[in-house]
Amino acid sequence: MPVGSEILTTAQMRATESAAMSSGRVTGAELMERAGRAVAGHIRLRWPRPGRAVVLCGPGNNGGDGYVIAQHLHRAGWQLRVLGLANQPGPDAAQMRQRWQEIGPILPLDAATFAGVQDCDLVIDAIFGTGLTRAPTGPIAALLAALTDPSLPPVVAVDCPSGLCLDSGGWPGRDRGTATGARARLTVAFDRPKPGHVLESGAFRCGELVIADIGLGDWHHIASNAPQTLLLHPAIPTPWLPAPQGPAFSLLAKPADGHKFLSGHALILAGGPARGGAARLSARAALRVGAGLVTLAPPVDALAEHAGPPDALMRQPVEDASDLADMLADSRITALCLGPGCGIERAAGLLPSALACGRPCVLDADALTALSQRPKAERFRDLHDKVILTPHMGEFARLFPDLANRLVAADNTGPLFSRLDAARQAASRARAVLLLKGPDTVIATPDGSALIHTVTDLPWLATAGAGDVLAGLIAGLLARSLPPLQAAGLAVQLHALAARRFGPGLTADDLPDQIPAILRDLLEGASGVFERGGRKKTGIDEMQVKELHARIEELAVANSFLERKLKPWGGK
Ligand SMILES: NC(=O)C1=CN([C@@H]2O[C@H](COP(=O)(O)OP(=O)(O)OC[C@H]3O[C@@H](n4cnc5c(N)ncnc54)[C@H](O)[C@@H]3O)[C@@H](O)[C@H]2O)[C@@H](O)CC1
Ligand SMILES: [K+]
Repeated sequence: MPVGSEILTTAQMRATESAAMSSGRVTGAELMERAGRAVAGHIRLRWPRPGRAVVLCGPGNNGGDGYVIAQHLHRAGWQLRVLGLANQPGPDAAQMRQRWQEIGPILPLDAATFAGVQDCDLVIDAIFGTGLTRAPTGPIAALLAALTDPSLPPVVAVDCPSGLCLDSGGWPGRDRGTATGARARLTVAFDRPKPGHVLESGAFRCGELVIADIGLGDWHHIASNAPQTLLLHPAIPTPWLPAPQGPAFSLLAKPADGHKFLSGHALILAGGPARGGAARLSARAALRVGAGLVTLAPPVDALAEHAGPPDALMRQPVEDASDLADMLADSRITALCLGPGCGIERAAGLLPSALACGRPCVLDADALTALSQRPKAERFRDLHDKVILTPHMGEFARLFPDLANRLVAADNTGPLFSRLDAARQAASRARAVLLLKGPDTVIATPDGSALIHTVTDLPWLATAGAGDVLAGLIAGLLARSLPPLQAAGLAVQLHALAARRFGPGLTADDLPDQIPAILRDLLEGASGVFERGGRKKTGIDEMQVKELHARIEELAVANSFLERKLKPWGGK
C-alpha cells in the first residue's frame, strides 16, 4: 500500500478512543484535556496576541473540549465569553464545565445570546463533533444557522464545523450538494482526518484542516481490520510515494539502461474521423508519464488525422474487436485505455476483447456509457480487478443509479451515505477499481481499500479534456506495471499538480507537458523524504504518518501567516 495519511470513520475513531480508555493507560478526561490544549495551542500559534473569544459549547464531549479551550485561552490572557447548555453532559465534559465555572460564567447557548457577543476576535465552535447523529433542530439549529454568516469573526471549529456529518461531508437535514452549513477558518481535528473533512462540502467548510495528535497511536490497530482509507494530500505528494525499493519509485526513476519495453506499452484506442483529440490527449499523457511505448489505435479511416505530432506516438489501425484481439496477442502491450473520444458504439464493440485479455485497462468516457447500456444483469460480467473505471458523477449515476440516488437523498439521520461508501460499493459490485471523479476524488478497490484526493483550489482543472489526460496518465502508469490503486492515486495527484503548476488559463493540452518537471521534483523530494534517519522504509510507517501530520500543520501555519492579525481590542 502507498504511504499516506490514514482516514478513520467516526465509528473507527470511537473504537480507538474506547480501546485507549479501557486500557487504563489514559482516561477520557485526559484525552479531552489533550484535545482542548491542542486547539488552544493552534489558536495561539495563529493569533499570538490575546484577544476576545466566544466559545460555543455543545451538549457532549465536543462541548467538553470547548470548556478546556476556554481555560487555556483564559490562562494565556484572552477574554472569554462561554456559551453552554444547562443539561448534564457526560462525566468528562461535566468536569471540564465545572472547572470553567470556577473561572467564569456560562451564558445560554442560543442565537440571541450569540448575537449579543459577536463583537469579538474569534468564535470557537465546540457544539457538535463526531457525535452528531441527526439534523439539529430548535434553538441549536438557529445558532448553527448564525454560524453560516460569512461576516462573522474568524471561526475555529473543534473537530469540525458543527452540524457536519464527519462520515460523509454532508449535512443531516439539508439538501446534499449545497455548501450551506457552518463554516470555519480553521478546523482542528484529532488523531486522524475523517471522511467528512475531505468529502463534499466538508472540504470547503472546514477551512484549514489541522490534525492534532492526542496520543492514540498505540491503539490504531483497533481500526486495522476494516479496509483502509488513505488521504492523498494534494500539497504534500511525496509521503505517498512508495519506498525507494518499491516498484513505483523505481518506475519514476527510470533505470539508465532500461529497455523501452521494460517501461511498458500502452494501447490507447481512438475513435472514428473527427473525434481523435480526446484519445490523443490520453496518449500524450501516457507518453509523458513514462510509458516506454504508446500506440494510438483508431479505425483505419481516421488514421490520417493522427499523422501530426507527437512523433513518439505510434499509430496502428484497429477496426473491430477481432483486430484488437489480434493486436493483443502481442504480450508486450501492458495496458489499455478505452473510451476517450471512442464513440459509444465502437467502445461497446471493443469492450469484450479489451477485457478478455485480462490486462490492466482504463475504462473512461464512452466506454463507461457503453457499459451502462449493457443489460443490468450482465453489465459487469467480464470486468476484473485490473480494470479501472473512471466515472464523473453523471457517468456514475448511469452505471450505479441506486448508489447515486442515495448520494443525493436528503436524510435527517446520520451518518449520511458518503462518496466513499458509494465508491466502495460500486467497486465491489463491478469487481473493478472505481475512481469517482470530482474535487473530492475517491478511488476504491473491490476489497474496500480506498484513497481520497481532494482539491478545493483548482477550479480551472474542470476543463474539457482534463478527464482524457487523467485516463492517459493512469494507463501510462499501469503500462509501467504500477498496481491499479497506486496507478490511479499517483495519476490523480500528478494531474492536480500539473494543473496547479500551470495555473489559470489551463487547457487540457497543457497538462501532459507539466508532467516531466513534476516528476523531477517528486524524485528529488521523494529521495529526501526517504533518506532521513534510516527509518523503516516500507508500508504504513508511523513515523511517516506523523511526519505528514507535522507537515500538514507546518503548511497550515505557513498558509495562515497573513491571517494572524487580530482586530483591535475594541476598548474592553
Ligand atoms: N471520546 C473521547 O475520548 C474524546 C472525544 N473528543 C471530543 O468529543 C467529540 C465527540 O463527543 P460526543 O460523542 O459526546 O458527541 P458530540 O459532542 O459531537 O455531540 C454531543 C451529543 O449531542 C447529541 N446529539 C447528536 N446529534 C444531536 C442533535 N442533532 N441535536 C441535539 N443533540 C444531538 C449526541 O447524543 C451527542 O452525545 C469529538 O468530536 C471530540 O471533539 C475529544 O475530547 C477527544 C477525546
Ligand atoms: K464543532
